[in-house]
Amino acid sequence: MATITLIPLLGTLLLIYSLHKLWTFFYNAFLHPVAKFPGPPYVWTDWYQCYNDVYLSRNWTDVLKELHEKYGDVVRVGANELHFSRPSVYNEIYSPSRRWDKDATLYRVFNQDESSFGFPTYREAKARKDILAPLFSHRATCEMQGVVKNHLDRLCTALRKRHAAGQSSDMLFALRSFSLDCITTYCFAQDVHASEAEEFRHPIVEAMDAAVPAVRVLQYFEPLRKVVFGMPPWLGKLTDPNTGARVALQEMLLKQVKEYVQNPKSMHETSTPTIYHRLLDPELNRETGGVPSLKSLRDEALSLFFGGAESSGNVSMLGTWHILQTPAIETRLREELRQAWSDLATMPQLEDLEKLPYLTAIIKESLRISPSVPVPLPRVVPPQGTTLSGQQIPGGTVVGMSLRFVHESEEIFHDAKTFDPERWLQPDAAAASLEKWLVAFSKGPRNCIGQNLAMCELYMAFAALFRRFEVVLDGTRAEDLSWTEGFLPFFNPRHMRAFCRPVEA
Ligand code: HEM
Repeated sequence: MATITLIPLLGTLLLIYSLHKLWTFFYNAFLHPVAKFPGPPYVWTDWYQCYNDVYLSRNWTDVLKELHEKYGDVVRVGANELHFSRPSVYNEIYSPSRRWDKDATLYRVFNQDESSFGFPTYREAKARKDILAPLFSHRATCEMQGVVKNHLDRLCTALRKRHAAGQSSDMLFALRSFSLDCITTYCFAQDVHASEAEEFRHPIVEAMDAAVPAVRVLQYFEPLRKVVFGMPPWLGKLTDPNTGARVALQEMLLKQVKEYVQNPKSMHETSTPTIYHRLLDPELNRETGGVPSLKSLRDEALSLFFGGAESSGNVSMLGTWHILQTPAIETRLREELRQAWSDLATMPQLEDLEKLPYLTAIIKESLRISPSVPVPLPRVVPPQGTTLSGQQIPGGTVVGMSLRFVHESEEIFHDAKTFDPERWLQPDAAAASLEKWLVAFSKGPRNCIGQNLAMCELYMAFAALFRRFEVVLDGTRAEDLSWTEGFLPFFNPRHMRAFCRPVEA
């Protein structure tokens, strides 16, 4: 009896679902407000990006480049999404005066939706970033530079030990270990000793690396994402060995949050300030209705952790590779460093390194040539609509632009594929006008909160590598540096390897 009534019911449901889908396709293809924009066939199914990304395993930004060549400056890349190619549009979408929301379809993948990174709305993110900002100001970074220096010394000791044992080092994991140590101490006053791990393969460094490709898949399959994030830790560990380290990391951060919430006085036992000194201060949170919830504190910890643990390492690794390709660049950098840092035992202060023009140019060029966050950062146009690239864009449209369209633009950066620090050393006006096209930290109200810390790490890492060591590649070839897109780049597992021979004086 039950089977007899169930079959027509299921049939009816299937029919309703199919009709709904057909109507959606018809609407997207012909009636949707962005249907008038050019784009590839079947883009209105909303599976076009997923097909290229997951099924064909192509970098989405490479596909975007081809689409713009074929369809022009503004291309429909999803049922409700447009991508732009004119570099000037980057500074419009991510302008300080535009307070557009982030599109949750991408950002929910990270499961940090109540954090400065994950809050979709400008209002919530601004309130949170205002509380945290003084911790990440240039001044605060200068005051905390001792933390960064200590971790750098530890990294250098590890590199020296490996060299003494006749071993080269995995430079990507070495430099990421340094970033990881910096972020855990800077934000949480905790030390995970990543750069002391065997072969720089600290479980958290490996787990984070392994997590990057997953973003590629999970962003398209919401139910799968829910299953993955809803799994009890023991099951997660069974399905993916790297989950163990991720879970341990989350537990470490959550334990600290809980301890501070239960006993706020214990916060003052740390030797350096943590994010919780501000996040749990009722006075600072008065306008937001009180201190953040436990979930929000956990999300914030994860967002700062993931934001800070990899990117600087990626940039310094790639910059080092490029410096080593051109002896004239390396020699000039070494000369500048030797002059500014004559006594090898005493590293200059950050403020002195920042005054070195060639080192600064090297860092800017490394940021330009690195993928940073390569994917377009999706924003939602407010209901009243807007004008971009000379076209009227309807309210509610998701718009975005990959920074590759700026950093690789020949109009702006002559011979853009070449690593050329010289381009940042032109007379003042020309250099200043180039500066606005350096968008590695993005722009506008949702730009990177950690950029001063990142710059501090970069100044110190480049200075130490090229003043304290002679760096010689161990068989690494250009193709070993290839990467694919998650949200962050995922590098070819061969990684860059180098011998770091300590210099005497
Ligand atoms: C060279 C190193 C770094 C690069 C290239 C970089 C790049 C970026 C970019 C492009 C964004 C915008 C993302 C978006 O719109 O979705 C961003 C946001 C963010 N970054 Fe960084 N970042 C770096 C280092 C750091 C560090 C050290 C921290 C930690 C203190 C950090 C924390 C964050 C956070 C929390 C956000 C979200 C801001 C918001 O949505 O309003 N980043 N970063």
